[in-house]
Formats: sequence, C-alpha cells, structure tokens
Amino acid sequence: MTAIDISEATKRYGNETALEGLDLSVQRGEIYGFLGPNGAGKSTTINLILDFIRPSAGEVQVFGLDAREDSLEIRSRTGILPEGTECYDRLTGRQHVEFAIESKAADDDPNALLERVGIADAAGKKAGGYSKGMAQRLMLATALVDDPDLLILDEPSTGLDPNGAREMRDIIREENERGATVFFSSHVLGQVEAICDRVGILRDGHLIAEDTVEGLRDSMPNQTRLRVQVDRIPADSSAALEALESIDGVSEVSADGTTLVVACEDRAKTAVLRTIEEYDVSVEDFATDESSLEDLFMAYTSNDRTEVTP
Ligand SMILES: Nc1ncnc2c1ncn2[C@@H]1O[C@H](COP(=O)(O)OP(=O)(O)OP(=O)(O)O)[C@@H](O)[C@H]1O
Repeated sequence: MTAIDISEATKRYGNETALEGLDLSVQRGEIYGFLGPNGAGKSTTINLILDFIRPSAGEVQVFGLDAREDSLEIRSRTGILPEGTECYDRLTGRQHVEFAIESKAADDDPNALLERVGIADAAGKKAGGYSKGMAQRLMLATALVDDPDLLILDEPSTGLDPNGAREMRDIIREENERGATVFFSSHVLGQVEAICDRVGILRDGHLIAEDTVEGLRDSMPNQTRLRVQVDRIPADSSAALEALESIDGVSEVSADGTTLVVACEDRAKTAVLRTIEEYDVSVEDFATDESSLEDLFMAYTSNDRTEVTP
C-alpha cells in the first residue's frame, strides 16, 4: 500500500523546470530519504505533496487521496517540518505547540511533546530567544502533534548539534515504529544512511537513483577502495602503478610508502593482488572500505557524471 504516489509530475516556473516527469512512490511504514543537491527540486516535490503548489502536469496522491482535492484531509494526517521555518518570536514554545494542537483539534499534552523534543525547560520562554537548534526542536514538536500517519521533514537536522541530530533520528525511528511513514529530505547523508529503508536521489528535477543504501552501493561501479600493505616499495614502482591502473575495473591507484590504495570494482580485486605480487613484493595485509553514501551521492550528483544507470 502506498503512502505517497507521484506520477509523471512536472513543475515549471516560467522557463525554469523544477521537476520533470517525476515518478516516485513511498510505501506505508517506510522511512524514505530524499536526497539531492541544492536546487534539485526536493522542496518543490514536498510542496506538491502538500498542495502548497500545483503541478504543471502529472498526479500526486497521498494515502490514495488526491493531493489537490483532498489536501485538507491529507494535511490533517501529516506532520510537517518545513525547511528553515521561523517561529513566532512573541509566542512561547508551549503556545506554538498549543496552537498546533488546536489547529488539528487534537488532545496531545503540550508539555509531553516539548519534553520529548528536549526543550521542556524553555517551554515558557518566547521563541524569539530560542537558538536555531531549539527552534528546530520546537517545530518538530508541532509536527508530532496528533500522531501523524505521515511525517514530512525537510532538512530536519538543520541547526542541530550532533546530539540533537541523534535525538532527531531516535524520534524519527520511534515515530516509524508507531506506524508513521517518514519522508525526509536531507543533505546530511549520514542521517539518511543510518535510518532510511530506501533512498531516492534527485538531480535537476529527475529521480536519478532509487534503492536501499545497500542496493545503491551494489549498483555503483568502483565501489571498493582496496588498501594493500606490501613489504617494500617495488624496484620499478611507476611500472607497477601503471600495471595496476591498466587493470580492467580499476579507476584510481595511489601509493603512500608501502601502502597502496586502489579504487576498483569488486571483480578486479583478485587481479589487483596478483599484479602487485608480479612486481616481486609480498602483500602483508589488505582491507576494503565500502563506499559511503557520501561517495555514492557525489558520484550520482557530480556535474561530470552525465549518465547514471542505477
Ligand atoms: N517560486 C519559484 N519560482 C521560480 N523558480 C523556483 C521557485 N521555487 C523553486 N524554483 C526553482 O526550482 C528548482 C528546484 O528548487 P527546489 O527549492 O525545489 O530545490 P531543492 O532541491 O529543495 O533545493 P535546496 O536543497 O536548495 O532547498 C530550482 O532551480 C529553483 O530555483
């Protein structure tokens, strides 16, 4: 059963195309990480889901409801943490949460929500005096009102210190365990990697990859960084490096003393080790690093990579 179903959505602003034929679906109960560089169209997508803007073409459904026709019902079932929201300076934290509870005709305890996001001590203070991180926590508290079926979080860790970011992750997990579907956009790749079931990568208004983090790793060539410790530097070291570079599946070779670092596809590992030994040195140790999501993200979104086949 799908929570979000976007089909062939295009959004143009004059000559600018923010989204082009976007197909994206998020299953109920999923934590979906939505990644992309600045200007990729992430906020535009979120605004379409919430009917804050209308698509130039295409359809958007949330819980089987039409985003345009049924936007009020969709919003009543959704908790939203928009990007860069500003609080009302003159209202206290508690008043913000009370207002959100009233707007949803819910019966949450404002103090419990403020406690949950870690700002109960500042509940009676005006939000104008809150730090960025506190304001972000306050906005999260308002998003949690009425146990939403869907949580939409646009860059949720903005302004949070590492502890705050971890607490945010814990809350996202708890909400998901309660049954909420979570859709969040982020540049903080570690956050996405740590908690998402699936990741979609948007670039220039197109979804260029979508998979589990594991699946994305598997789909990437050059996914391994092999660190090889040899007993000594080979006599003809430049010939050895050239021989390694010429192996099919090897993309980069560097040497630091007796440590060789080879970026290669998995299938090339054996050939790399065999070639090193042909130069009359012994492999003392080797280790492989998996690419981090950060590497994948760079590979998928960097400008010099024009074509990606996920
Ligand atoms: N109201 C608007 N009028 C004109 N162009 C817009 C408008 N809103 C967005 N755009 C353009 O649409 C494209 C996508 O913008 P969007 O804000 O959705 O990207 P984003 O992925 O959320 O970026 P960021 O990570 O910087 O928030 C950008 O090129 C942006 O300039």
